[in-house]
Order: sequence, then structure tokens, then C-alpha cells
Amino acid sequence: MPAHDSSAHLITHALPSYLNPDDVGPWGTYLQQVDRVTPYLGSLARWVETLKRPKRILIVDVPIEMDDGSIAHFEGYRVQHNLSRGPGKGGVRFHQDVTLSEVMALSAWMSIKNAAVNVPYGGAKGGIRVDPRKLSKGELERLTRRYTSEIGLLIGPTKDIPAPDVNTNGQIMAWMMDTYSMNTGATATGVVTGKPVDLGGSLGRVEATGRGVFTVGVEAAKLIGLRLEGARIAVQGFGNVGGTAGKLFADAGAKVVAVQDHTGSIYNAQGLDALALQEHVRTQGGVQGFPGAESMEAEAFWAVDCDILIPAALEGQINKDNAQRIKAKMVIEGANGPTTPEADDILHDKGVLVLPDVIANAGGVTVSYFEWVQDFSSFFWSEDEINARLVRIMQEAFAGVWKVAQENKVSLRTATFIVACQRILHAREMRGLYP
Ligand SMILES: NC(=O)C1=CN([C@@H]2O[C@H](COP(=O)(O)OP(=O)(O)OC[C@H]3O[C@@H](n4cnc5c(N)ncnc54)[C@H](OP(=O)(O)O)[C@@H]3O)[C@@H](O)[C@H]2O)C=CC1
Ligand SMILES: O=C(O)CCC(=O)C(=O)O
Repeated sequence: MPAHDSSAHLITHALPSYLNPDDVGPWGTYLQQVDRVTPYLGSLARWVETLKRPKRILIVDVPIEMDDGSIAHFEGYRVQHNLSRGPGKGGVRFHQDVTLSEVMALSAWMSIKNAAVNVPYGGAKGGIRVDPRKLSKGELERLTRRYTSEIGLLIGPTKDIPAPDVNTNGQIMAWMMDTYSMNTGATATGVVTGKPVDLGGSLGRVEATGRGVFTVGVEAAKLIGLRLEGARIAVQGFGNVGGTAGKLFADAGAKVVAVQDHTGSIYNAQGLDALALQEHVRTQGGVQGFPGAESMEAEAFWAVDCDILIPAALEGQINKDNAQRIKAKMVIEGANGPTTPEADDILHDKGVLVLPDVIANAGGVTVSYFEWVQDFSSFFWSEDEINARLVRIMQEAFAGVWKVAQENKVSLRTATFIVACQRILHAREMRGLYP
């Protein structure tokens, strides 16, 4: 091929073999979101391809001995999407449907989210394809420890810092911290966040994501003149994020009228007792059978009469098939990637305000950042101090995004991407390309 053949240009942009340009899952959703922001990036658009390729992907085989003596193999991942603004940061998911393409999308949304609230991190995410409900506690511990050792070459307090996500919690973070510390020969509390408070965890981290969801919800409600007192809330997923957000809205005078998880969908027009429902989910494993609630069909959940809808489960839940039926005035994305681009457009045309994941659920990583800072200084803050700082960061970030949306006449999602992508690509440009 001649040295200046124009097709050489195409070769430098060839997609890596693991990237499917026709991905219709979460990674495809993310790519469409990047395409929507590109016209607003000015000269930084030259760098936008950076955002369409994860920086580093590790796929690991995680073998463990089961309680019955057999050997089982699980597939695990850690993806570092972008490290221009700092070490990788993002949770670890244990779920039977986890795929590489999903973890890539989740890691990319971490890059955007971390930049949107201006914490000094890049984006990363991890996961194992496993249904943790089918494991004993011992099997779960062995799986977590082996996975941590396998991804040990990528993670570290200044390299990449995991945290909880779906089906992972403080206990799992404690095992990860312990395994990494044993492998490196020194206690390294800063290698993960979301740890139990007695092991260097932060007060307020467990509730932080739900508190962030609530905080931006309050700000947006003021802006659109929606009264929270008596407002009807529907929540999908009543785990860490959905449960806390539902409880905080109920404490503020709103009514949680409908909740859905994989065990069922429940409804009470007078409002469900959110605290009692959290306890019911913790002890019974789901919302089904909650006293004082009627059951409803899963599909009917999306059409329920409500003012605020909070998806707080998995990706792609609000899609072209159900978006038209949504009656809420506002959708607050507790989950990552719950709304497909087609559904985004439908909601926009219906006048429903969508507070996107990349700002609405950033409270968790914000308090993770506080935890990491506290671990480095070994000086711990009070819960009031943490909550006050969290609320301030969320309010300021949300106000900034709102302004950008108004100025550019774009959705809050595109506005958040404008703010975040400019920060990431500016950092990329300033750092340069060569060692
Ligand atoms: N934990 C955190 O700090 C953060 C989490 N997020 C995101 O929030 C979302 C929820 O995470 P988190 O609360 O931590 O996870 P949890 O594991 O605590 O809770 C997940 C909830 O979603 C429900 N769920 C799972 N699958 C479905 C389904 N197909 N239909 C309906 N409900 C379902 C689960 O119930 P069941 O299994 O019984 O159905 C459970 O109620 C995820 O998208 C996560 O990435 C975002 C930012 C931070
Ligand atoms: O707390 C963190 O570091 C990340 C939480 C997370 O995975 C998320 O925001 O989606």
C-alpha cells in the first residue's frame, strides 16, 4: 500500500475485534449518547473517538471449589474505560446476565459520571457472571477472593478502586480489601470503597446513591414547580439505591405508591410504608407479599399513575415498548442506563423530564471519593459533614448541568455529557499521547 493511501486513515480507525458497531445493548446505548453530544464539543470533537473505546479490558476465569467438592468456573471482567482524569473508579456487579459489553458500558458511564461531578477519577467497572443467590456464603467469599486476585494486576488505591454495585455490598468489599492487602503485603484500605465503617469505610456511603437521587429530585421538582408533599412515587428495584431514595422521598412527604422487583409489582394508592418495605425486602428477598399492598401485573407498573418514576434496577428497562405509557412528570434514573435512546426521545416528546443516571446516581461515587480521601489521611469525618458535602456537590453539579441544558436547548442527558466529555477530552488533550 502506498505510504499516503487514503485508506490508511480508515485502518487507524478500525474497530477492535471485541467492539460490535451494531451493539443494541447498553454499550450501543452509550455510543448513541456520545454521538448526540459530539456536535457540542467544538475543537475537542477531534478526540471523541477516545470515548468510544475502552482503554483496557481484562477478562478473567474465576475457578472455585463448590461446597459439594466440584470445581466451578465463572467469567469475570474489569474494564477501565478512561483514565485521563485519574485512577479508574466504579463498582463490581455480581449478576447472572453480566456480559463484557454491559461492563464496558457501565465503565464508560462511570467516566462520564465522575467527570460530571468533578471527582478526580477515570471510569471503570467490574463484574462476574454469576447468580449469587445460588451460592453459599463460603462459595461467595471464595469467588470474591479469587476474582480480586485475578484482577489484582489492574486494581490498587492509586490505579483503580472498585466499589459495590448490584448484588455486592460492604462484606464483599471487606473480602476484596483483605485479599488485595494479603497479596500486596500491607493493609490497603484505599483499594476499594463501600467498605464497612469499622474497616475504613465512610459513614453515609450505604445511603449515598439514594440520597443523591433524592437531592437532584428535590432540585428539579423546585425548577418545574412539582410539590413533593403528596407527590406519588413509583420505584423499580428496592435495593440499596431504590430503597433509600424511596424512603427519603417518603420522609419528605411524598407517597411511594408502586414498587417492582423480580419477585413482583406492588401498589397502594395511599402510599406504602417505605421503611417497613426496606425491612421486608431484606428479610424476604423481595417486595412480593408485603402486607397492605395489592399485587399488579409487571407491565402495569410502567403505566401507574405517579408524578415521579425512579428506575433503580438494571439497564434498558424504559424502552420503546413502555415509554409511551409512562405517566410520571419526572423520571429520576437511580439505575445506570435504564432508558434507551428511543425511549429518551419518546419521553422528551411527551414532556417528561429525565434526570439522567450520569448525574442523578452520582451520589454513591461522590461519597466513595470521600471514603478514599479519608482512608489516605486516616482521618474520618462525621456523617453530617459527609451528607452536607454530598448535597452541596450534587446541587452544584445539577445546577451547572441545568444551565448548560437551557443554554444549548438540549436534554439534561446531553447537557451532562457536554460538561463531562469536555472535562475528559480536555484532560486527554493536555496530557498528550506519548510517553
Ligand atoms: N450501589 C450503588 O452505590 C450504585 C448503584 N447504581 C445503580 O443502581 C442500580 C441498582 O443498584 P443497587 O441498588 O446497588 O443494587 P441492589 O442489588 O441493592 O438492588 C437491585 C434492585 O434491583 C432489583 N432488580 C434486579 N433485576 C430486576 C428486574 N429485572 N426487574 C425488576 N427489579 C430488578 C433487585 O431486586 P430483585 O433482584 O429481587 O429483582 C433489587 O431490588 C444499578 O443499576 C446500579 O448500577 C448506581 C450508582 C451507585
Ligand atoms: O462508588 C463507586 O465507586 C462507584 C459506584 C458505581 O458503581 C456507580 O456509580 O455506578
